[in-house]
Amino acid sequence: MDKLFLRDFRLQMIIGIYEWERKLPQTVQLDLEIGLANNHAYLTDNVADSINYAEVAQRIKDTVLQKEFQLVETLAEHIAQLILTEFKSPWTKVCVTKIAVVPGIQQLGICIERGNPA
Ligand SMILES: Nc1nc2c(c(=O)[nH]1)N=C([C@H](O)[C@@H](O)CO)CN2
Repeated sequence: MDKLFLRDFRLQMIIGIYEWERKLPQTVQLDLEIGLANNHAYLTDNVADSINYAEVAQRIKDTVLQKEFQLVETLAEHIAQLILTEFKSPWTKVCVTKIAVVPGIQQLGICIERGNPA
């Protein structure tokens, strides 16, 4: 399956389980892989035969500004379902990374895969 990717996509958002995290936006890094249902785009050179990754990025920006999440798990699931349902991708991998939020750990977070990889 051909896959689009968005790497090191950084957003400011409210996320976290602690009181101090509910007050200040923090940087979250997203790394996404988006499976394509067909691979016609390389033949047609038409973005309509693919998924417009700029539209995906904008949709994710809009949704994280509207919602607040506690867990990286919940944010990752929300983004995965958005990619599967709204953009008709058959499979996606979503990694959510928090930067320097726990002393001594530069990056922590989660990677999930949803949909059918075949
Ligand atoms: N499994 C998880 N554990 C923790 C999360 C999380 O999202 N999933 N979050 C936190 C805090 O918000 C952390 O980012 C700051 O200490 C702790 N554990």
